Amino acid sequence: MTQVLVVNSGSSSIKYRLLDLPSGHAVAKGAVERIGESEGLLTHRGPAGEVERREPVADHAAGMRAMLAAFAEAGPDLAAVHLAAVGHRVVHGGERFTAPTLVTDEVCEVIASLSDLAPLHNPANLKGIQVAREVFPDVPHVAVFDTAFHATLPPHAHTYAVPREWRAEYGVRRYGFHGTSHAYVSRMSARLLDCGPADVNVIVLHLGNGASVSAVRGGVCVETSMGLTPLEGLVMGTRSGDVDPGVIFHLRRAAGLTVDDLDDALNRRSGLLGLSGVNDMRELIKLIDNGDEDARLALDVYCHRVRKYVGAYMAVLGHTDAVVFTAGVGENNARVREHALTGLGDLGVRLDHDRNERGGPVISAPGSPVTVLVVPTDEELEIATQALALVS
Ligand SMILES: Nc1ncnc2c1ncn2[C@@H]1O[C@H](COP(=O)(O)OP(=O)(O)O)[C@@H](O)[C@H]1O
Ligand SMILES: CC(=O)OP(=O)(O)O
Ligand SMILES: [Mg+2]
Repeated sequence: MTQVLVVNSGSSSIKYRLLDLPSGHAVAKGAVERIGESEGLLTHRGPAGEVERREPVADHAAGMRAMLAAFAEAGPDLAAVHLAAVGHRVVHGGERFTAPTLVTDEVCEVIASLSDLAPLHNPANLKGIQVAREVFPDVPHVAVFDTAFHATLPPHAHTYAVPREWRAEYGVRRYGFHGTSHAYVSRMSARLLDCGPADVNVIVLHLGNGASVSAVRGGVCVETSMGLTPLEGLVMGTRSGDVDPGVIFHLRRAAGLTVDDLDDALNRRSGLLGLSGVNDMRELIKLIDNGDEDARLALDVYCHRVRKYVGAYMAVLGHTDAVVFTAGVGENNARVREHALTGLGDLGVRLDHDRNERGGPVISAPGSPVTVLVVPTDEELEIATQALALVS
């Protein structure tokens, strides 16, 4: 029996899972959320039961200790488990990392050097790695990068039309993120279509807290909506997605905002939150149902952006077999799916209302030239699989 621990250390949470491979069975799983807030929340499910604890979790190191305490309480005893690897989600791998990588001190230094490009993510990822390496010094640690699946973007898709020295000296190019999810979901979609990955072209809509879309031709990613950082593209929970960079110059000059103010505003106070006051899609829907006009506009902007990208990526692919929804919003919110794909009938994308309400996997109408799917993502399983493949 081979077991892999996966740590997905995010900006304010640590999600983790202990997996049996190749079955994919979760022996234990849990999350430490609201790290750094006045009350943190730990939930854990193991063979000896469930743990739920509400107490402050000061930082990610404390979060990792809370995770270990939960294993001690509800099992399994990690000291008695033979871990084949610990797999870590790392968001930005830059140009250096395009495949799963064995973690060393030098690898950690490069991940740290990329923090400016993923300030919400890389520092947290690194903290998870540091603590886990201390606790499991004899187990191989593997970093699995969000950017890796997008390393195949052709130059015309990853190049920004900006001065040569920015590109040559500062690594200014498009990278793309959520690659682990796009890789897993595109592969699962091919399976649902009864094809091999090489035989289908799919558009994957990862709509979670962060959100991105990718165009995958024959298993190879050829376009994606996030860029140098996870800020470009779709409207997200707290991130603006695409805006004219002129907005930044205007606010710099007219309102005197600093670069840090602008970074904070576009990453943490924009998106659904900036439009409606809430960043969680469930809360947004409640506001809309209570007649809140700002919330309705927020949903319209969100869905309009998704629709624009679907149309654009159909043009990029030339032929599209499936449009696939995944992640928290994509998997659970029928209203967003329907709203986003409305009006695409002439492009061959025809949703079936009842199938969509039931949740899939197939939610397009019979005979729709493009199949529409709902496919749950599983970043932890994909990270575990890739980590194990590297070490064995
Ligand atoms: N049942 C649901 N109905 C509607 N939205 C949901 C549901 N479950 C989760 N979501 C939405 O999914 C989003 C979080 O997605 P998730 O993929 O978990 O994000 P992340 O991994 O980035 O934290 C939130 O906006 C949340 O409201
Ligand atoms: C890269 C990214 O946006 O990740 P998340 O959705 O977890 O914030
Ligand atoms: Mg996510």
